[in-house]
Amino acid sequence: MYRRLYLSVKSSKQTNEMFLETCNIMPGKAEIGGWGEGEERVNLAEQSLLNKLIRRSLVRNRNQVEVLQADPNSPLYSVKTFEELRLKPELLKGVYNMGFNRPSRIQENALPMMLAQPPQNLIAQSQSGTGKTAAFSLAMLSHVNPDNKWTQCLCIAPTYELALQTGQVIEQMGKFCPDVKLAYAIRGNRMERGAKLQEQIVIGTPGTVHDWCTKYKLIDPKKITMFVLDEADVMIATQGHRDQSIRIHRQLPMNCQMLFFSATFEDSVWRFAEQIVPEPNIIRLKREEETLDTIKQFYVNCKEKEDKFTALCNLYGALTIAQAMIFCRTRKMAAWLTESLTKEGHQVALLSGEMTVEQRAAVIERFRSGKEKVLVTTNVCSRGIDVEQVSLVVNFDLPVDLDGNADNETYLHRIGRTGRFGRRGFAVNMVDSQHSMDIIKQIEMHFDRKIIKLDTSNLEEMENLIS
Ligand SMILES: Nc1ncnc2c1ncn2[C@@H]1O[C@H](COP(=O)(O)OP(=O)(O)OP(=O)(O)O)[C@@H](O)[C@H]1O
Repeated sequence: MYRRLYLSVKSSKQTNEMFLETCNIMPGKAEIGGWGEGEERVNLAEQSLLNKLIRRSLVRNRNQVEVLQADPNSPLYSVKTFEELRLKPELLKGVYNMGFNRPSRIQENALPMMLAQPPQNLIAQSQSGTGKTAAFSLAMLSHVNPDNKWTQCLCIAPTYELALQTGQVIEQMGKFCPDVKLAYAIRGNRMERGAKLQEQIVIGTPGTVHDWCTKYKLIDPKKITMFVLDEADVMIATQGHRDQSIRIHRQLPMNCQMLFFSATFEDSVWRFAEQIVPEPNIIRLKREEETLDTIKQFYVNCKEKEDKFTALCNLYGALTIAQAMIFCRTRKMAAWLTESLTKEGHQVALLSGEMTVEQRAAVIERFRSGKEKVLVTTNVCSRGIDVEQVSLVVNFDLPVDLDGNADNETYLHRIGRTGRFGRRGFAVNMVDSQHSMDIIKQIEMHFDRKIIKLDTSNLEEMENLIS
């Protein structure tokens, strides 16, 4: 498939910062969880990109899809095969060529709706990795008329790099559709004023897409018949993007099909969706709940960081640990722990916020392939990583929210890294003050699960408790 200009994903730290600045995503905006000085912050756009870079397959989800139809009397279609969608053969070939055998759970309902005639509007929410991007890429490729040499589908994404990632999916899926062309409306892709684009699909960030429609007049917004807004939750967390998206949306014709996607659905996302999508069909797939059922939870009393380190070494002496993830609050602590463990002869990988997203993805890949047995990390990677072999999760520092209370959600996400796929896992929490003991109590109450005291200096007791 042809594209207008290829801009590779740059990986230097400098470029990353420049990119954040240009997109108005300042580190510290769009973040999850609570922190004090020197603590790591999660940036939603970075997190999303990281998830895309490390993901290998669909995220498992056995929940039922909830569908709310704009017209409850119209029949509700769902498909179990891609054949049922009656796609163009070259597009079907592209789908199979990507290794997709059957539609994912959300795709089963979303695809017939997106491909329906007359066009239907859609708001779809499901967690990252459930097949949304693949679904709307397919819808766009199916929608365009390759004989018409003007832009028919507009897709906006929150950042330069996320737009590139989605563009790559469109290109891969449309590999056997040589007449369908894609252009990237992203920073740095300079175009001549007034020269109308011939590409049927344009993907880009809101600012540049807006410029291409209004200032440069490369796209005639009145000729757009499908508008896709991806990662709405990340979009509204990025300064200015919400307003730019609405400005683009205002120029589109009334009968343009609107498709709106988000991984989460808090009130602000919902209000945004209402502004963009009239008469929507709504599809939601609830996240499959993580569970603490297969995980034994402990706490260890420690005074200083050195005690925590000793406790950790004792644990290693007593347990056969395939792989472990250790969570620290600050970069400094993570760096100290990494150094100390390395001196003890452990193979340790460090994941922290000063790394670019690409560097983080590379560290996670190495850990996944077993090159390192211990991953020390700050909050930046507490979500989204599935490593089957992780049998121990250590909270070197307990997760707290902005008010200093237990951050139960983060706790669950961290601990949920272990005990996966029916395997047994262990979680060990380091308690270094009355305050952290209170947090343990709050977590116990919240999940209604006992967290057992562990004396790591008593090998026999430890073996009995853990076995
Ligand atoms: N029907 C399918 N069968 C097999 N794999 C699929 C299918 N649909 C998508 N995938 C793969 O699953 C992974 C997640 O899909 P996709 O990126 O479309 O999900 P998403 O919900 O858009 O997540 P994100 O917003 O993080 O990108 C990708 O690796 C994609 O190639």
